[in-house]
Order: sequence, then structure tokens, then C-alpha cells
Amino acid sequence: MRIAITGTPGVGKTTVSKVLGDKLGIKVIDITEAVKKYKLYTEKDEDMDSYVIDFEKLEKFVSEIEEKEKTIILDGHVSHLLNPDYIIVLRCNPEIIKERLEKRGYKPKKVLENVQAEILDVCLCESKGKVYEIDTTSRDVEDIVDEIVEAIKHKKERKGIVNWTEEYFDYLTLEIK
Ligand SMILES: Nc1ncnc2c1ncn2[C@@H]1O[C@H](COP(=O)(O)OP(=O)(O)OP(=O)(O)O)[C@@H](O)[C@H]1O
Repeated sequence: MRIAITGTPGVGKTTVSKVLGDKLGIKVIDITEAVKKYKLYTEKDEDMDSYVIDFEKLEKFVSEIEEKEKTIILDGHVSHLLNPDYIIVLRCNPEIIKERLEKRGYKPKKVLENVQAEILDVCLCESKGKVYEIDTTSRDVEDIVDEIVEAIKHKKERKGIVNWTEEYFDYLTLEIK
């Protein structure tokens, strides 16, 4: 069984996944880290300072671990594309995401693309099947994890709880070359 923790970069997936994995005693696979470490990519996108994932290799990597572990948590902004049985989509105020990504030293273009992706619900829209969406803005990690545990336990489904478009529409008209 695969539980995906997805959402825009900077939303808090790794932070939440670690606590969730410890609490439930389930192995967590950090997809971004695995892609880099085991070269599960086809090329590097120098412009965006990221990797173009080789999904065939990544799927093989994930299924081998799943076979051993039975239940796994997939932490990453593409985890919802890896045939998960259950998807948690983390959401966060776009300006908080912007601050976190700037702090990491991301290029302005990369920061803006991710802020726009959050405003446009990209991860949520791409998530098919059993989906539970959580707004993490101003919430403690423990509190978020408790909600996820309850959601998994009761196979809860929820979509469409935030709408960033009105308040943050101006970000959508910006362009950085
Ligand atoms: N609930 C929270 N409250 C306050 N800060 C948080 C919370 N969740 C995460 N953070 C902080 O936000 C930053 C980004 O978190 P994290 O690395 O977990 O995001 P991510 O979604 O896994 O990012 P990426 O997809 O790029 O790996 C970290 O500095 C983390 O400490």
C-alpha cells in the first residue's frame, strides 16, 4: 500500500512525513532525495535547477521497497503520480511558501513557478483517486499529523478546501524570464 504525501515544494511534506512515519512505524521514501541519490532521472534541467524524473526507474525503485515493506509513505511533489492508494495533499499559504523557498536560496523564477503552482492547485488537480486535502497554514506539525492519522484510519476524502486565486491573483500575472 502506498500513501502519498504531496504538495507544492516548501509546503512541509518532508517535515510531516517524518513525524507521520515515526508515529505509524511506516517507512518513508523521500522521492526527491532518491531521484538524486540513485540517478532516477533522464537529465538535469539546468534552468530550473531540478531533475527530469525517469518515472520507469522510479516506479521500479518504489515497487521493490513496497514489496518488502508492504506499506510505504511516499514523500514528494510527484508522489501522487506513483499510483498511490491514498493521497494526502498538503496546502499552505502561497506567501509562506514563497518565504520558505527564498530562504532556501531558490532562483526567483523557481520561487514564482512554485508559488503559482500552489495558487493554481496543481498537485491537487493532478491527484486522482482517494484524496484528502489539508491546509497546513499556521498549524503545528503534530496537529497536522494527527489529522492525517485520522484521515487514513477512516479513509476520509476531501478536496477543494482552499482558494488562493482571489487574494493572490497578482502572482499569476507575473513573469520572470
Ligand atoms: N507546519 C509547519 N510549521 C512551520 N514550519 C514548517 C511546517 N512544516 C514545514 N515547515 C518548515 O518549512 C520548510 C519546508 O519544509 P519541508 O522541507 O518539509 O517542505 P517540503 O514540502 O518537503 O519541500 P520539498 O518538496 O522542496 O522537499 C522547512 O524549513 C520546515 O521546517
